[in-house]
Amino acid sequence: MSATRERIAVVGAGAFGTALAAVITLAGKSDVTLVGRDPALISDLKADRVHDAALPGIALPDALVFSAEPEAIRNAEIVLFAMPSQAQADAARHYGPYLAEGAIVVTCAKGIDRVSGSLLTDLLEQELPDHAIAVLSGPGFATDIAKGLPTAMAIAAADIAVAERLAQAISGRTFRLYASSDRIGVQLGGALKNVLAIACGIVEGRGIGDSARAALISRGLAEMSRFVCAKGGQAETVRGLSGLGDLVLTATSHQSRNLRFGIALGRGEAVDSLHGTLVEGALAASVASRLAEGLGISMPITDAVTAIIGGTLDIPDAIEQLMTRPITTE
Ligand SMILES: NC(=O)C1=CN([C@@H]2O[C@H](COP(=O)(O)OP(=O)(O)OC[C@H]3O[C@@H](n4cnc5c(N)ncnc54)[C@H](OP(=O)(O)O)[C@@H]3O)[C@@H](O)[C@H]2O)C=CC1
Ligand SMILES: O=C(CO)COP(=O)(O)O
Repeated sequence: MSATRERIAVVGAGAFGTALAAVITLAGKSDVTLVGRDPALISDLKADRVHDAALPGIALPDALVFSAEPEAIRNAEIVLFAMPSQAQADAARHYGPYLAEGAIVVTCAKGIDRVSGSLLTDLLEQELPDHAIAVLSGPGFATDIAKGLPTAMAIAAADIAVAERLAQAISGRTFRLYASSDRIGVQLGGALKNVLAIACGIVEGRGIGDSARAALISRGLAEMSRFVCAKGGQAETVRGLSGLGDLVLTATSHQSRNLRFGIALGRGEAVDSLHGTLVEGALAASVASRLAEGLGISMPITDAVTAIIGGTLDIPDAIEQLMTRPITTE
């Protein structure tokens, strides 16, 4: 006997939302609708089944439904929010009234809300108190996912049974989710690795060497662990897909916008040189530094990225500061 089909809506027709909608459709277990806010884009997607701007040349599955109407999420049991982190609150307010009773909302963004300093799951819980809120995060570029290359990520909900149901519904032959109950660890891995990827980009753009990159990855992971544990998450999660896995991917692959942004900084190019591309780490750095200060934990790499982006520290001084901190144990 086959399991009941889930109805899934993915809101946010950018690179990640479109890739997720495509791969979940291809898994064949659910009826999937991709909901975008730009009617012209949605009409092009219906006509061409290719997202030229976000995923050029990748054919989207025939069974994937597109809609520009918020009404389209009404029947969905699972709703993925795939817009940037700073748009999650707005999206909750806009789409919230259309959610079905009992619908689970999954944030797919990697960031921290800059206005409130809240974790995205806390923010969504506040905006949508009648819905279970989950988070999907981990190593995977939208293009790789949409092309059907093997990818694994984590999905976390407060109730592990909910996370397991989501992992079953969303996983397929090329996209594999691991269930977790550590929403804090999973989402902070995604938010903080972007800041560390910028640091690695600076090292690359400045030509400081691969040894420095390895040091940043490993000391960055220590920062991430301190922050996650101080916020109530688990160190074990940091060592998993959403922490170490995503940090290694983003800190080493030129597909990463955060790494490319850091490279541009390291080369002394203008910080707007990515022409409006989303760089979540540039938004998360200062809020992470602020929160870390409040928590009384040390985040020297994150602080250095914050100061470099803010124009209060130049790169040679940042390196000097990081290298001359008091000698300590690992
Ligand atoms: N790209 C990737 O490889 C991955 C991305 N992510 C994460 O996913 C999130 C989105 O990234 P990505 O898809 O790459 O970004 P894109 O810039 O490609 O797309 C963002 C999309 O969100 C839409 N959007 C913005 N604000 C709202 C809103 N208020 N309501 C509804 N839709 C909105 C945008 O619409 P419009 O064009 O109309 O502005 C756009 O379609 C980020 O947090 C990112 O870190 C996670 C894993 C992989
Ligand atoms: O999070 C990502 C891959 O896991 C995408 O990284 P960028 O946002 O740096 O492109």
